[in-house]
Amino acid sequence: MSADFLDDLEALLRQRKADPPEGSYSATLLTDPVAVQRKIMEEAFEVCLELGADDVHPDRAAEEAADLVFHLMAGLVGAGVPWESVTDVLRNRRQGGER
Ligand SMILES: N=c1c2ncn([C@@H]3O[C@H](COP(=O)(O)OP(=O)(O)OP(=O)(O)O)[C@@H](O)[C@H]3O)c2ncn1[C@@H]1O[C@H](COP(=O)(O)O)[C@@H](O)[C@H]1O
Repeated sequence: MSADFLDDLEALLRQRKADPPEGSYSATLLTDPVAVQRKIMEEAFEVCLELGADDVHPDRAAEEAADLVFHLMAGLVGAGVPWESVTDVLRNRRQGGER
């Protein structure tokens, strides 16, 4: 279910890239590589802040992680890198017993 949801989100982002609606935040990310790179770094930093807290709040950590995954996916879609190629790498590492 989780993977299906990410597939759907990727399909929506691809649609936004092909036909950007006015006022779409994702469309701006998809057409501005520097902006999306900055957001990925910002969101990664925010995840780290949450994970480094003395008392990690699971809901807040999940919110920040979701922001990071969303912006990472937008960066990948913008660059034409399929999400499946990321999951393939992870799958191959597991099957190959690299880690
Ligand atoms: N999953 C998301 C998603 N996650 C986060 N964001 C946006 O990312 C933006 C930046 O997040 P920040 O945490 O930096 O928040 P901020 O409001 O900029 O606040 P600051 O911390 O920067 O001051 C916010 O405006 C969020 O709304 C998202 N925007 C869109 N999506 C998905 O993308 C779809 C298409 O979006 P649009 O094309 O924009 O309609 C949506 O239906 C959603 O499914």
